[in-house]
Amino acid sequence: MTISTEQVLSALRNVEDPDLKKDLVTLNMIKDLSINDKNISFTLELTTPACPMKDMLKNACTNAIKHFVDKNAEIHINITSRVTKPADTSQLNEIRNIILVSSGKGGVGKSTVASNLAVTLAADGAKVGLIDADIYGPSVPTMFGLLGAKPSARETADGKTLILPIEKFGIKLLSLGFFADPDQPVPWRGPMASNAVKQLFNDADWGELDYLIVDLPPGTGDIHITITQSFPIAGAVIVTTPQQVALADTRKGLAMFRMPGINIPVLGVIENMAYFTPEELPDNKYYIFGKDGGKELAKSFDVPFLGEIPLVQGITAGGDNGEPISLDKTTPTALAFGEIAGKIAQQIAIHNAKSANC
Ligand SMILES: Nc1ncnc2c1ncn2[C@@H]1O[C@H](COP(=O)(O)OP(=O)(O)OP(=O)(O)O)[C@@H](O)[C@H]1O
Repeated sequence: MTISTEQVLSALRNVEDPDLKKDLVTLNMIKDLSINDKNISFTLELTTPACPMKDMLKNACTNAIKHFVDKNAEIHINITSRVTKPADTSQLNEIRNIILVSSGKGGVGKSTVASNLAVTLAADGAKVGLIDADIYGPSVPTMFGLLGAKPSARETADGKTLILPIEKFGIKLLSLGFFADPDQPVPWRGPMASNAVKQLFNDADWGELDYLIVDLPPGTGDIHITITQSFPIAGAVIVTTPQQVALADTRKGLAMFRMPGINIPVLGVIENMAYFTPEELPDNKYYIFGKDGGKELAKSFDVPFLGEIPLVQGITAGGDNGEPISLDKTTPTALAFGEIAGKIAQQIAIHNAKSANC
């Protein structure tokens, strides 16, 4: 008996995306279905290349077809992705999702997290940009080995000048640090800083991006207000360390995104420098600054806990040498960032699906 398209699709209607709570056919994720005798092939189009459920969904599709259609079917599934975007991104049309990386307190590893997330998402195949909006200490130039680099510009057909982001490791980068002398005190003040940051979004040639990651200054201030009120934001990621003093400031930072007039989805909390593992005792974890503070904070605000990043010497060395640690996929830290990036991409897809249904 020949297998029909309708049989395969009705089998796949039994496979639900656990995040979006709908079946793959209704979500329009099944593309290019072709059937040749017992050979069935199709493309599964996910909402992000960083989808942590890739393998699970692929297996579920195979099982559904074997169970409902033909147990001897030969199934070939090709996986691609089309990153979704929030309902309103009218202003920066080619940028699908702006992700803010924020912390209540300085020095907790916000830039380290932003840089490694960018590297991880780009390695998964996403088109990624990174804006370093930290007016107090832009560290992206150091972390990407671009100290002293100056972006060039190009003129558009209608006479507008666009800054060209610098590309490194497949990521498009702009930092306030590219426009200031590293040896001079902070030149950015009040409205001048806000305008400079706005220019990094509006007057740069970003092209198409799946994710634009923004490394914010620590705390809550002018830059936060400017960015959150000027651009459509997919969500904010909060970085903290386990110490009580960091957690107290993080609560304020997180609460800011919930304020009326700002109201930005909080994608979750990351606990950085969560524990220490000596190289010679790789199975031991020492929670030297306290344990589970980030987890409890996430719980008290009812937002996802995205994961723990250990305290490791390689992070600082990588950052100082211009090579974020996640470039080497085999390190435990890169694996931790991989899991966190997957969860962030997953949260964004969930929020985007909700905003599309509103
Ligand atoms: N998990 C980690 N293990 C070891 N060192 C780390 C870790 N995370 C960050 N660091 C180091 O801590 C220092 C501060 O990190 P980073 O610049 O990322 O923090 P920040 O929150 O962005 O700081 P700022 O407030 O200055 O913007 C850097 O030297 C960085 O290499």
